[in-house]
Amino acid sequence: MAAALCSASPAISTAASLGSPARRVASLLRLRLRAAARSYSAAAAPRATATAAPSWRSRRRFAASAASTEEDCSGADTMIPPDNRIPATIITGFLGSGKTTLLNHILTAHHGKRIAVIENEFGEVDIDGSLVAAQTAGAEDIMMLNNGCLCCTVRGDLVRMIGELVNKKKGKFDHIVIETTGLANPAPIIQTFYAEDVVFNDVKLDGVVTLVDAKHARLHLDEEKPKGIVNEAVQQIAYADRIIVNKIDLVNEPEVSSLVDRIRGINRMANLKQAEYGKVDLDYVLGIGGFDLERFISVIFLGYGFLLLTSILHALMQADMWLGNLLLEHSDDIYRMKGLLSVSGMPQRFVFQGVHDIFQGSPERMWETNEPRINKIVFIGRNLNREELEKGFKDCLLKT
Ligand SMILES: Nc1nc2c(ncn2[C@@H]2O[C@H](COP(=O)(O)OP(=O)(O)OP(=O)(O)O)[C@@H](O)[C@H]2O)c(=O)[nH]1
Repeated sequence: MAAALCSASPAISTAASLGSPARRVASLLRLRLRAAARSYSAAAAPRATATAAPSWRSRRRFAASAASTEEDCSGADTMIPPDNRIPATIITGFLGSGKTTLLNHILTAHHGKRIAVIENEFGEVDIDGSLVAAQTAGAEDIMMLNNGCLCCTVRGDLVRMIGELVNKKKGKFDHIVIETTGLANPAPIIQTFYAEDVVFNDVKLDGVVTLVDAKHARLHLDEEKPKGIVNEAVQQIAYADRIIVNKIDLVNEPEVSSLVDRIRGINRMANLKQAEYGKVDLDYVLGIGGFDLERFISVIFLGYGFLLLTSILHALMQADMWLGNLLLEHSDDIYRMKGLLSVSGMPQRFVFQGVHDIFQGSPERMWETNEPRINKIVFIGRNLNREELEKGFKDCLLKT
């Protein structure tokens, strides 16, 4: 790890040498290399600025704001601190797909976890909140986000609420569950976990669970939206780590399997289960652990990007550049990105994930002695160019 951390230093000094313009643009893309006793924070230019400043873009995409010294690289304290942050699960899914039903299942089951709930209700009346509150004594706390979809203004409320939970109730709950409104594109709420320090420092996104209504989903997935408007039902599936095709009691087997095919065309990397009334094992939805990349190994996406390459990356700066460029140019189209990297000089696996322009990564566990050192990156999005992605990534590999 020491060498890998050193590799971040040139990026930092290059950014510093660019002076204030480079620093000013540091806002959208955030790279965090969590390591012992320090963290690096890097950022790339917002899209508009970048487009207007090609000369800057061609020189440097990342500006890193944390200091690093040779001493940092001495390897004196190279253990990664345990990640004690509170896990959070996002439950999403279209209107009526069974989110509250699943939430009640979670809250009333015997798992020994103390759960704080954040409900996002569209409109004035917090119907879901009362449904949950009425049915359960299991929730440690129920908080309501009543202002509509989880974007812009409500995201600020969410940050405040999580901050309050952490400040006032830390130690009194073990897990946070957030139920989004059925009309929400979950991207802004997912981004909150990486973009907001108040949240990132104490809470980690454990996973996104998407409920799909076996009877009505097709209707919503097929819905044509005006240009520039996202189809929320598609997005909710695209962002999922776990998918629950719910209400299978209302349809026949061929209908379920054709829906599953449809879902697989949108997101092939999420685990999928069928259920009635959201009844799934709780370890399917809680304690997902985010970076479960082993399961991607046999994935090939049609129309979506997928990479599996066996080699070692140059120390990370080159990959920083590539990912920075990629997100500057394609962040609208990259819904989700997850990766496991084998970096030259770094004895740990480096894992990362991204949601549009937000990117977060850190060294994880050590590579095992006989473990093949592979690189895997999965992209979920639209209009992704496999050849371009593969070439960009291959250029970051050590030439042996
Ligand atoms: N038949 C059947 N009904 C279900 C199932 N799961 C949930 N329901 C019912 O479907 C209705 C909607 O379920 P909710 O859990 O409120 O769905 P939701 O996604 O929270 O709904 P919104 O908050 O409106 O987005 C309720 O009447 C549930 O009892 C199921 O598997 N089968």
